[in-house]
Amino acid sequence: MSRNTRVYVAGHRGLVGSALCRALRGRVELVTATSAELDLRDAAATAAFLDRHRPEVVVVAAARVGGIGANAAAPVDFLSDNLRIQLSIMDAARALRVPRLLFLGSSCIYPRQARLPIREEELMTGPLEPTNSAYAVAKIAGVEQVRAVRAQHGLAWISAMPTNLYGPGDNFHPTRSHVLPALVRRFHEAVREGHGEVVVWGTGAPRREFLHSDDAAAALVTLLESYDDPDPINVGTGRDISIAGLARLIADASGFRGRVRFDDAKPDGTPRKVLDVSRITALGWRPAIALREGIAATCAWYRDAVAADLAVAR
Ligand SMILES: NC(=O)C1=CN([C@@H]2O[C@H](COP(=O)(O)OP(=O)(O)OC[C@H]3O[C@@H](n4cnc5c(N)ncnc54)[C@H](OP(=O)(O)O)[C@@H]3O)[C@@H](O)[C@H]2O)C=CC1
Ligand SMILES: C[C@H]1O[C@H](OP(=O)(O)OP(=O)(O)OC[C@H]2O[C@@H](n3cnc4c(=O)[nH]c(N)nc43)[C@H](O)[C@@H]2O)[C@@H](O)[C@@H](O)C1=O
Repeated sequence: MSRNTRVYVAGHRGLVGSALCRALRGRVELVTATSAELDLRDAAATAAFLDRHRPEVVVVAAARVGGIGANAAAPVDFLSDNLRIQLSIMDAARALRVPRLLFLGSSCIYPRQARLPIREEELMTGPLEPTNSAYAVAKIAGVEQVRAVRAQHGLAWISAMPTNLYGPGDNFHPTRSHVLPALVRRFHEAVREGHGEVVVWGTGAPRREFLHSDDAAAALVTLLESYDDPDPINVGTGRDISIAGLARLIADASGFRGRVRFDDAKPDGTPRKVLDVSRITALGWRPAIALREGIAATCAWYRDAVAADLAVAR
């Protein structure tokens, strides 16, 4: 990629899209549109947009995204919106023979009982995690569309499987967010309002892997520059932590000194998710932001965003 390369980052205001724009700004010609300017579920409008801008690279970082609560509340929306968004973009890009496209799957689309750490070969080898199976099926369709376009049209499209991501510009909605931003918000509000207790969903026993969005963006740039294979490639740290341990880290970073109560009436989801990242580290990428450091920076970003009355929830 060079300064004259037109790169369309679909979803440029999101957690991943905004981090990727930070990483690429000044290095390429960025093409962007908000969902108000271009609803990517509209195939005709999407085709007209790509025809007008003729990007050489497309990154599909636009999607309906949310945590375990959001997926349980609206599975049809997660299936339908994500199928429509990715089909609109990839059908239009294929018709224009866009040479390079990066589709984003997710670690949560691996089978619930995948062998750990999860290798890319585990995809579609067993039953999905029920709490996000509709979303996962949409994502699997996207991964397969990339594979099919490579085989049928010979375009150098690729797909990545990021682990749980966090960082500035995340969705901090109280119930539709992922665990890390949800707890950053909840502990921040408990300190601000003097609450003595914070509720964490589930048992606290599940384990998750967390990668900062700036590290994820660097990984996506590495993939755009040096990965050309039909198989999806994992993007993660290879290290996991329990939800209870994560809550302690966020409580410490927020200055919360009260009690943490686990609400086991809420679902735990997949018992453990941690990726095998040997393929992407073989390309020379490694995560640089330690979880404790990333949480402290995210808490500071959230405090500043709330103080500046910025929108922090989607
Ligand atoms: N967050 C995570 O932990 C992980 C995310 N991923 C994947 O990474 C990608 C990005 O996720 P993330 O950055 O967290 O998501 P966010 O929710 O932070 O951002 C999603 C973006 O998609 C855009 N968007 C949503 N619907 C539409 C639509 N109908 N038309 C146009 N734009 C739309 C939004 O645009 P606008 O702001 O203009 O409304 C928003 O900027 C997704 O594919 C997700 O599955 C994969 C693994 C983990
Ligand atoms: C990222 C990837 O993976 C996502 O799945 P997930 O990892 O299960 O998502 P999650 O972050 O919502 O939950 C992680 C764990 O954390 C616990 N938990 C505690 N307290 C809160 C809480 O307050 N909110 C949430 N959301 N979870 C909580 C929660 O009970 C669960 O045990 C997909 O939705 C999908 O989006 C996807 O692509």
